[in-house]
Amino acid sequence: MEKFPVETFRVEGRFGIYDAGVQALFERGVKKIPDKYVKSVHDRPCAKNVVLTRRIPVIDMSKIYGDERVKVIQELKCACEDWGIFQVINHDVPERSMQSMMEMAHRFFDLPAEKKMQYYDSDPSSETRYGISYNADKETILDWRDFLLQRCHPLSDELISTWPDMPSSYREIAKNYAMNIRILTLRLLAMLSESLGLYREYLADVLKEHEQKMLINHYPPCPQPDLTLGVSGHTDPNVITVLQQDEVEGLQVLRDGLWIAVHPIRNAFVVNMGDQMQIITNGKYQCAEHRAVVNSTKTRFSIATFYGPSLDAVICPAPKLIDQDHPPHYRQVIYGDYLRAFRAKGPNKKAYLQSVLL
Ligand SMILES: O=C(O)CCC(=O)C(=O)O
Ligand SMILES: [Fe+2]
Repeated sequence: MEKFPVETFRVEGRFGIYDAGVQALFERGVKKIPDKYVKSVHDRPCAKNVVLTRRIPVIDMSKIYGDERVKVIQELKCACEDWGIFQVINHDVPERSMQSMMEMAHRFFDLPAEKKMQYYDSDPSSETRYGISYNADKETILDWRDFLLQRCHPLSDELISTWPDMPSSYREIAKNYAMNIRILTLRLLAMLSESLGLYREYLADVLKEHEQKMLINHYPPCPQPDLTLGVSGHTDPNVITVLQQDEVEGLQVLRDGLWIAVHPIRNAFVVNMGDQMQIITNGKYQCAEHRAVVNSTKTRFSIATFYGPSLDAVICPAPKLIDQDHPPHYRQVIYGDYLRAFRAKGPNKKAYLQSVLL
């Protein structure tokens, strides 16, 4: 028996019952994780299925301006066809902005539980929320993380007023970071369009008004990391995700039945293709299934930016990529409908893309 059963650590928050979450478990020094964090044997991070020696592709974005432009676009194309995930270096997002955002992430999660609780919300459709599980009301087995989610585009003062204001500089730094990531993402979308033989604004155009969300993932040390996961295997439902990870290992991508560890590169971003990219490219670019493992000694943070269509955008395979030899593999979807169904699926969400296959 744990000294403090988790069930006793439940408090009524602004948006419902706030459950202890993993940070409280870590701070209480639990030696055995509660059953609700224990994954089924099949889902556990079995070391023999993990590859530490391979590297995902690295794209040097500074080369896009010079003689090597064609070569870089070709490298990008290969990375998307073979992996669906790569790292970018020399991306022009100021190092200062990356560091300040990471510092804000640490300072927010260092706040006392009562302060963070002001933002607690278990509804997965809420735009700004602090949570302990993607869909706490539906999931029976939870991930070993807590998180802070916020929409960042379209940006307005009204939206910013819903973001945390603790620490006091949080909103200013988050706004600046979100704008920097948006610039990088728009450059990536243009390069990706070009790599597909589409006009450069194609991907930006099909996303209509665009939607950008930032998710700060916080993974405290876990006393039994072999029994659980920080984030279970999934694909992201959006178009592309731009992820800043700290120096602690944890992210893994599935390839040919094995989990390849994505080793952090200082100041790089990890970019992965999401479900909508697979639909738009008619399966030419595969979305990458990924997960995050935890460890017993170090806290890990990652800051994911999910970039995708506005909810009313209609997503379908690009007509230019369809011909007699390449019939459409996916039906047309309204992104808002896709997201609603994806969320409703709860723990089996990774299979959702299958349901729009023709
Ligand atoms: O923390 C990570 O490295 C991955 C997080 C992730 O996949 C997500 O938030 O969708
Ligand atoms: Fe993800």
